[in-house]
Amino acid sequence: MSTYASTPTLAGAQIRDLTVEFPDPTTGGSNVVLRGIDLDVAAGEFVALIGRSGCGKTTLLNVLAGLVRPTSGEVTVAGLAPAQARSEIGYMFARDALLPWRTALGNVEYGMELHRKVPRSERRTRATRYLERVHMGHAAKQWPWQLSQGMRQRVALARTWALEPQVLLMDEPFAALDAQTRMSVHAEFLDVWESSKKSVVFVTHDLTEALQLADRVVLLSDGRIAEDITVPFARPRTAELSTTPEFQELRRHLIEQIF
Ligand SMILES: Nc1ncnc2c1ncn2[C@@H]1O[C@H](COP(=O)(O)OP(=O)(O)OP(=O)(O)O)[C@@H](O)[C@H]1O
Repeated sequence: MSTYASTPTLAGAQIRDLTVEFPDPTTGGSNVVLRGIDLDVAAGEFVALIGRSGCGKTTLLNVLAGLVRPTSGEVTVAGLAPAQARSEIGYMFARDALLPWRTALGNVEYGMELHRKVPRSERRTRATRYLERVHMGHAAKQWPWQLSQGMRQRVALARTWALEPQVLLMDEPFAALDAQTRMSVHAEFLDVWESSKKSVVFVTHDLTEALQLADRVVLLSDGRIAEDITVPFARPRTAELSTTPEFQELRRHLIEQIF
C-alpha cells in the first residue's frame, strides 16, 4: 500500500481495523469483503472511493450509514456509533428514489420529516432554499414523472443537503446522468459543499469525476485500501484541468492500480 495522504483532524468519520464478512451460502463459510480498513475522513473533507466492481465500496458506505454491522473493528460517524448518528448522515444513491406522490418540494420536505431534525415550521423554507440552490426553484410544484433524470437528481441532492448532515454518503449519485448534465450538477454540488463544508464519502467508477471533485481518492482492492492519494489540484478545478498532463498521469496511475 502506498499512502500519500496528509493526516486529517479527527472529526467526520473514523474507521479502525474494520473487517466485514458475509455468510457465503454456496460454501457454508464466509466471504470477507473488507479486511483491516483504517480510514479517517476529516470534517469538511471530500473523499472519493474507487475500485473494481465488487471490491466493497458500497459495503463501506453501508457500514458508515449503520446499515451493515462490522464483523470487527471500530467505526464512528460525527463522533457516534453509526446507528446513533443517523440524523447526521445523508445517503444518496445513483437512482434518486423520489416519492412519486409528492411534488419536488414535497420530496425535499419528506427527508426532513423522516429525520425529525427540522421543526415543521422551518421545513418549507429550507426545502425551497435548497431547491433554489440546485436551480430547481421553478419546478417546486412539479411531480417526479414530469422531471428529467438530471432534474430528479437535483431534487434528490436538495433533499440530502436540506438535512444539513455532518456526513454525506453518496453511491454513484451522478452515474445515470449524461455528460453535460453531470458537469452542471457537479458545479452545483461543489457550490453547496464549498459553502457548507460537510464531510463527503463519494463512491464512483468515474476516475475523472473522482479527481475533479475530491480532496482525496481512496482505492479499494481485495478488501483493503491499496492507495490513499491527496488530490494535488487546487480549487476551483476547471473542465480543462482533465486535459492537463498532470491530471492524465494521475488518472493513468489509478487505472493501472485498478486493472
Ligand atoms: N448483504 C450482503 N450479503 C452478502 N454479500 C454481500 C452483501 N452486500 C454485499 N455483498 C457482497 O460483497 C461484495 C462487495 O459488494 P459491494 O456492493 O460492496 O461492492 P462494490 O465495490 O460497491 O461494487 P460495485 O462497484 O459493483 O457497486 C460483493 O461480492 C457482494 O456480493
